[in-house]
Order: sequence, then structure tokens, then C-alpha cells
Amino acid sequence: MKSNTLRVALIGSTGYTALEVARLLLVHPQAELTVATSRADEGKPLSEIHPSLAGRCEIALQPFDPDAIAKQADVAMCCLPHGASAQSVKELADAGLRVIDFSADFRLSSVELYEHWYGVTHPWPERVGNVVYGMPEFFADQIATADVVANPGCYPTSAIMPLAPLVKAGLIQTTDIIVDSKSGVSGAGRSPKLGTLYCEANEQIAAYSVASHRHGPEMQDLIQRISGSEVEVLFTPHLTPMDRGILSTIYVRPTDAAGSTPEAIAEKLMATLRQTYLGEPFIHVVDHLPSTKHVATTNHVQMTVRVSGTSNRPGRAILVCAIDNLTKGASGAAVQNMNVMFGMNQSSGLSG
Ligand SMILES: NC(=O)C1=CN([C@@H]2O[C@H](COP(=O)(O)OP(=O)(O)OC[C@H]3O[C@@H](n4cnc5c(N)ncnc54)[C@H](OP(=O)(O)O)[C@@H]3O)[C@@H](O)[C@H]2O)C=CC1
Ligand SMILES: CC(=O)N[C@@H](CCC(=O)OP(=O)(O)O)C(=O)O
Repeated sequence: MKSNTLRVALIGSTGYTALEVARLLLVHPQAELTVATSRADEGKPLSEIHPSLAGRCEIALQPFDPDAIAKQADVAMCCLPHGASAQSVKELADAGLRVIDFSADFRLSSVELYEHWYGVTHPWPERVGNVVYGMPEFFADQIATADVVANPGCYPTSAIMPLAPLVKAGLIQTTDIIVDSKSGVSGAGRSPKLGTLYCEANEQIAAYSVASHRHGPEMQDLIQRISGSEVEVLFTPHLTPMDRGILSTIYVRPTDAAGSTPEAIAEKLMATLRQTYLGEPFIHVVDHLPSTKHVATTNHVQMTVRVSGTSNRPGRAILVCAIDNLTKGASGAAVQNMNVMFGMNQSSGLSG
């Protein structure tokens, strides 16, 4: 055990986001994994389930027992599917643990919105709408004192980061926002599904959940919370044959474009993004076109802006944003939130 160590429990530790948390904690100077739970694989070493951890993390998997976990850990990372997560989060919080929930169960502003999009009755409805969204770039003060943090969705992270500051500054129209995103297959989790079988996902790219994906409302809800303006987002996700990564290409209409050049508008939007994220260790407003490889396995976000059209008729602004779905899209963000919750440097364990 490292000295003055924060003790971390991993709930649902056989999945992909849990593996990523375990990997990040191995190099965290002030935090250590002390508990890992599983329903099906109780008693086995975590490294048997995730062989990349062999020789580095031999902790044995336990059943989910909140009171027992509370004796062994200070914070729980709840890596369970939405729907199943909320009840576990409640029991962990009731047992005295601070909790970071990876699922969408506490991300949205209202129970009605949640139950409409997720199709389940929420087991802890009184907390929906008053759990902080785990994006320290906007909500660090609330995260620092939170008992429960709703870790952001992966696609929403790639859209909210470039869009919210521009909406807040009044530089883009609040309707006609199109988010076109591509994700690697790990975004769908490790539990087997037809669409993620090799022969289904390999050598093709396909749109899915068109006009019906639950991350559209999450983007709208959070952009409104950050900017104070209601927005309309049309979101289309695509599954691509990569292990990991998300690239979002976002089409918006600049306000006050008449009489300006595409270059001048792009510079104005870039300047606002640079100003917003000045001093943020993970958010980079770059001149090049970001790609998933530029941020793979890191907690970094890269974004840029281009504007179409001619000097007389500027067209749309195109925002391009790349993240790693398992790191800034899930487990890296969770470690960043944990750092903020426990007064550590927000980059601890995430500097690679
Ligand atoms: N993958 C990604 O890129 C991202 C994922 N997320 C969210 O993070 C959470 C975890 O995702 P991920 O790690 O990919 O998921 P996985 O499917 O890889 O793992 C989830 C784990 O939860 C446990 N589990 C599954 N079903 C239930 C259930 N009904 N009740 C209790 N435990 C269950 C399983 O462990 P066992 O059977 O051993 O108990 C399983 O290994 C989800 O809410 C997901 O939406 C968020 C952002 C990005
Ligand atoms: C490629 C893929 O299937 N991605 C998942 C989203 C990722 C995820 O885990 O959802 P949350 O961010 O809401 O937790 C999906 O579209 O359902």
C-alpha cells in the first residue's frame, strides 16, 4: 500500500471501463485499488479476467456488499450498465462511500427525461437533477464536495466540450446543430452483443440509433446547463472498426456571419475556445485536424474549427473533436473527478 493512499473500489470490474480504471490506478501516486466486485467471477483474481494486469494487480473479486466495501474503500467507481447502476449507487452512498457513477442514471436533469429515454423506472428519483455532472472543466467546485458524481457520457463529452462555450458566447445558432460521431467498438462495452462480433463490426462503418440515440438529449441538457441557452441537437452515432476512440464532426451556423470571412469567423470561435480552456490540462484547441490516434489511451481532448464558404458568403462552422472513449470518455474522466473530490492535483495519474 502506498502511504496516505486513497482506497478505491471498482464495481462491475470485469468490464472495459473497469480495466481502464485499474490501469490508470497502477500509476496513480496517491490512490490504490482495494476492492473489485463481480457477480459471476467472485474469488478469481482480477488479472485472470483482464490478463493485461497479470503480475501487477492480483486483487480477488468480491461480491457486491456495500457495508463490507465501505470498510475497505473511500470511493467507489460504479462501472455498471445504466438501469442497474442507480440502485447500487444508492446502496454505496448509504453505506458512506463517495461514488462516481459511470452510467447515465444520474446525468439528466429530470426523472421524466430519464425515464423517457431509458425506459426504466428510476430507483432513486429524488436524486435525479441534483447530482453534479462530472466535467471538472465546468463544475469543479460542486465535484469537490459531491457525495455522488455522474460521470459524463462518451459521445456527449466530445460534443459538449466544443459546443457549450460557443453557445454560451452567443457565437453559434442554437438550432440546426448537427453532431456526427464515430466510435470505436469498446464504446459498446465488453458484454457480448451481435453488433460487436468481429464479423459484424469489422471492415464496415454503420450509423445506428439515427434520430433516437439517448446521448442527443444528454448533449442538449448539459449544453443548456452550462450556457443557459436551450439548444436543438441532431445526433448521429456511427460504429467504426477501431478498438477505441471517438471523433465528432459538428456542423453549426455562426451568428453575425454577414460581412465576415470564413477565416475571421474560425479565428473568433477558436479564440473563445482557447480562452475557455486556458489552463485546463486536458483540453487542447489545436490548429490541425484532430484524429482519434492523437488522443488514444490518454485523457486529452483535441478540438479545432474550420468555416466553409467564401469571403462574401461564409457558410457553416465545422467543429472537429477527438477523445478516447475509455479515457476522457469514461475512466480517465472518473480519475480526474476523483482527484478533484479528494483535493488532489486533477492530473494525478493522468499525465501520460
Ligand atoms: N465503454 C465505454 O466507452 C463507456 C462506457 N460508459 C458506461 O460505463 C458503464 C460500464 O461500461 P463498460 O465497462 O463499457 O461495460 P461492460 O459491459 O464492459 O461491463 C459492465 C460490467 O457490469 C457488470 N454487469 C453487467 N450487467 C449487470 C447488471 N445487470 N447488474 C450488475 N452488474 C452488471 C458486469 O460484470 P459482472 O458480470 O462481472 O458482474 C460487466 O462486466 C456503463 O454504464 C456504460 O454505459 C460510459 C462512457 C464510455
Ligand atoms: C459504440 C457504442 O455502442 N457506444 C455506446 C455509448 C457508450 C456508452 O457506454 O454509453 P454512456 O456514455 O451513456 O454510458 C452506445 O451507443 O450505446
